[in-house]
Amino acid sequence: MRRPNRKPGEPDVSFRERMAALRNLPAFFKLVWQTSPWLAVWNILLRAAQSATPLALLYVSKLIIDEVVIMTQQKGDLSYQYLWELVGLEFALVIVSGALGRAISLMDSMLGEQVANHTSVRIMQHAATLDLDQFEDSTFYDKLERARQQTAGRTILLSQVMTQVQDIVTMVFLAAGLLTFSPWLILLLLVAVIPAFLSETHFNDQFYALAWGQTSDRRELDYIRFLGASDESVKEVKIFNLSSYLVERFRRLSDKFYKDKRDLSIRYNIWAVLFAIIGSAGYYAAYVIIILRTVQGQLSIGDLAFLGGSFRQLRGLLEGVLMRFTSVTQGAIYLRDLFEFFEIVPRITQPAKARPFPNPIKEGFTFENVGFKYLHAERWANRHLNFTLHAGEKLALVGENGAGKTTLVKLLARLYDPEEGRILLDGHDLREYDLAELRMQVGVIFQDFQRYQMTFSQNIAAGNIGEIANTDLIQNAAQKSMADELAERLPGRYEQMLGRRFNNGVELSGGEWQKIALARAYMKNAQLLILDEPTAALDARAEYEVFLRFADLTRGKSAVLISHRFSTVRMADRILVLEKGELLEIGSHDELLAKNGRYAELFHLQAKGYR
Ligand SMILES: Nc1ncnc2c1ncn2[C@@H]1O[C@H](COP(=O)(O)OP(=O)(O)OP(=O)(O)O)[C@@H](O)[C@H]1O
Repeated sequence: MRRPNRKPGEPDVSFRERMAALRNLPAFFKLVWQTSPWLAVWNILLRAAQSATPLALLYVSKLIIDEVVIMTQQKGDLSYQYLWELVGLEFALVIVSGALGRAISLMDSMLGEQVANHTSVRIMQHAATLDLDQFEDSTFYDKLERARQQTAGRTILLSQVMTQVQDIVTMVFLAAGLLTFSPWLILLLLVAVIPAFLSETHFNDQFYALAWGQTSDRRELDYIRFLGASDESVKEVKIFNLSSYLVERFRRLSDKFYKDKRDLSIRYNIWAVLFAIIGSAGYYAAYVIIILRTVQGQLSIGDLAFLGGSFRQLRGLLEGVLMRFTSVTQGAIYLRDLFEFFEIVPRITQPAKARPFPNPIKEGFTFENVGFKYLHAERWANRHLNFTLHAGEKLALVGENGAGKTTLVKLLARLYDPEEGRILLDGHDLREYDLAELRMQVGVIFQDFQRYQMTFSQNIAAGNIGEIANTDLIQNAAQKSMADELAERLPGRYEQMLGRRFNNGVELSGGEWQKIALARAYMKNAQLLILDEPTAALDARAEYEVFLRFADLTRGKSAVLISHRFSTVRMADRILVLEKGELLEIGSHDELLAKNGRYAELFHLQAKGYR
C-alpha cells in the first residue's frame, strides 16, 4: 500500500488510486464482521428483503390502476373483491417496507457505533505497541490523527456500502421490469446520469486533496483551540496576555480553511445544478415517450404509471449509486490511512527467544560505546558512552540542560535502542531480554510525569496497574513516598478525585503531585529505579526525607537519579557528569571534588549561592 512516487504532503487521488482504495473494503468488512457477526447478518437479510419492495409496490399499483380503469368502463354490478385484495396487498407492502426501513437504520446505527468503538480500541491498542520515537515523528502523528478522526466517516461508510449493494439489487429488479417494456429507456437513463457522476468524482478528489493538505494545519488549529481555553494553559495565557495573539492565529488559520472550502463548494454546486438539469431532461424525454405510447394505445394507464414510476425511481437510485460510489471510494481512501497506521510496526519488540530478566541482577548495566541521535536531529544526544552501572549501585547523572541525561535514562529503560554500541545487562545485550519483564523490573519516574485526572489511589496504582485492587500495596507505596500524609488531608482520602477536569476533583501543588508520582515507583518491586528530577518540586525538608527513605528502601537495588541539586547528588555512590551527550567524569563525590574538574566547579558554584 505504499505510494512510491508521492512526495510528502501530496495527495494521490487519481481514478486508479480511487479504485485501488476499494481494495481496502474486504479488510474493512472483516473488521465489521469481527465486531458483530450477528448484527452484520441481520443487516444483510433485512436489506435483501427491502430491496425487492419498490418493484413490488410499483407493480401492485399498476395492477390497481388497470383494474380501476377496467371497472370504470364496466356496467352493471361490479365485483370489488380483486381490487380490495390488491389495495390490501399494497397497504401490507407499505407497512412492511416502512418497518424494514426502520429496522435497517437501527441495525446500521448499532453496527456503526460498534464498529467505531471497536476501531478506536484497536487504534489505542496498536498505538500502545509503537515506539516512543514514532510518536515524536510528525508524519506518524498526522497518520494517527487521520486514522482517529475518520471514526465517524467509517460509520457512514458502512451504511453507504450496504445501501449501495441494496440499491443495486433494487435497480436490477426495476431494470428487469423496465426492460420487458422498452430496453432503450435504460440507455437514456445512463446518458442522463453519467455526466453528473463524473463531475461528482472530480470534485470529491478536490475535497479530499484539500482535507489532506490541511491535516497538519488542522492539528495546529486544534492545539490553539486547546491552548486558548484549557485549565492547563489558562494561567500563562492570562499572565502573558496571550489570548488575542492566539485568537488572531486561530482566526487566520480558520479563515484560510473556510475560504479554500468555500471556493471549492461554490464551483461544485454550480456544476451540480447543471448536471441535475441534464438528468431531469433525460427523465422527461423518457416520460414523453411513454405518454405518447400510452395515448397510442400501446401501453395501459397502469403501464404508464408503472414505467413512469420505475424510470423516476431508477434515475434516483442510479444517481444515488453513482454519487455514493465517489463517497464510498472516498471513505475507502480514508480507510487506507487507518490500515496504513495498523501496518506501522514497532522496532522495539519482544525478541523471538527472550532471555529472562536476571533476578537479582549480578553485574549490572554496561554501556559499550553507546550513541543515540533523535529522528531528524543533527546532533547526537548521547555518544561514546562507556561505563557500568553496578548491581546495587546508586548513580547520579549531572549535566547542564540538554546534556543528554534523560536520553541516557530512556536508553536504559529501552524506550529507545542505541544507534551505536550496545547496552549489556549481566553480559547480554538488553535487546535480548523479555520486554515485559524489563518493564516490570525497571521503574522510571520522568520529570514530566503524568498527572492523571483520576483518583488518588488510581494515580499511584498507575505504577503497577495489575495491582490496582491491592489497597495495602498502594497505601504502602504512598507511605514510602510520603504521599500518605497528603491522603489523610484529602476529603475523599485515597478515593479522592484529583485534578480539575472531573467533578469534585482537587488540584494539588507541584510537590504534592511529585510525591504521588514517586509512590508509583514503589508500586513495583523493580530492581532498577530511575528518578528523573524526582524532587525538583519538593521543599528542602521533604527532599531530605524522601532521599533518606529512598536510600533505605532501595538498599541492594540499583538506582539512577537525575538532579540539579547537589545536596541530592552527593548522596549517590557515584556521579556521572555528562557534557554534550558525552561522559566527562565519573566517580564518587569525594573523588570528583578531589579531581577538581567540572563537577567540583559546578558543586562550588551552587554551594556559593547558599553561603
Ligand atoms: N524527543 C526528542 N526529539 C528530538 N530531540 C530531543 C528529544 N528529546 C531531547 N532532545 C534533544 O536531545 C538532547 C538531550 O536531551 P535530554 O532531554 O537528554 O537532556 P537532559 O540532560 O535531560 O536535559 P534537562 O536537564 O534539560 O532535562 C537535547 O539537545 C535535546 O534538545
